[in-house]
Amino acid sequence: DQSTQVDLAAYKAFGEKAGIKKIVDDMFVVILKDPRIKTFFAETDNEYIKQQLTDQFCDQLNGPCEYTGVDMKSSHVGLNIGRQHFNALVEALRISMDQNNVPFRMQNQLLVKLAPMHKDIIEE
Ligand code: HEM
Repeated sequence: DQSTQVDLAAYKAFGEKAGIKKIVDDMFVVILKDPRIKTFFAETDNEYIKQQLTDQFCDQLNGPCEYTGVDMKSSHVGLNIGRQHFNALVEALRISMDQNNVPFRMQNQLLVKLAPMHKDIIEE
């Protein structure tokens, strides 16, 4: 029954778990060069954050992963993240997905799942 099958097209287009990990790594290279947001990640455990993001993205793309990190509200409360910061991070993700040849349509499958999180992440 096709209706009960999970759509793994996007997960595969990202290169499965290893591809997602690389996309998150490359996204962080862009983030750490972006003067709008790099200071947020100056004193954080970025290896841990990257690991959590990899699991989270894999989970959202229906991959065989389970996100076990902190919920988005608790992990960002008090950081004073504004819309401009959120947009900058999404831009970094887009750049990384482009660099890793994820087709635009597949990029959007992840971005539609991230977009609603702004309610829990943006405080200003
Ligand atoms: C859709 C957008 C975002 C997603 C999916 C996301 C996801 C995550 C995840 C999974 C964690 C780790 C949670 C844990 O501790 O288990 C985290 C932590 C963090 N995020 Fe985000 N995030 C987003 C946007 C942002 C933005 C825009 C900023 C700032 C520019 C930001 C700054 C941080 C910081 C500084 C931490 C570490 C907090 C700490 O060390 O306690 N995040 N994020």
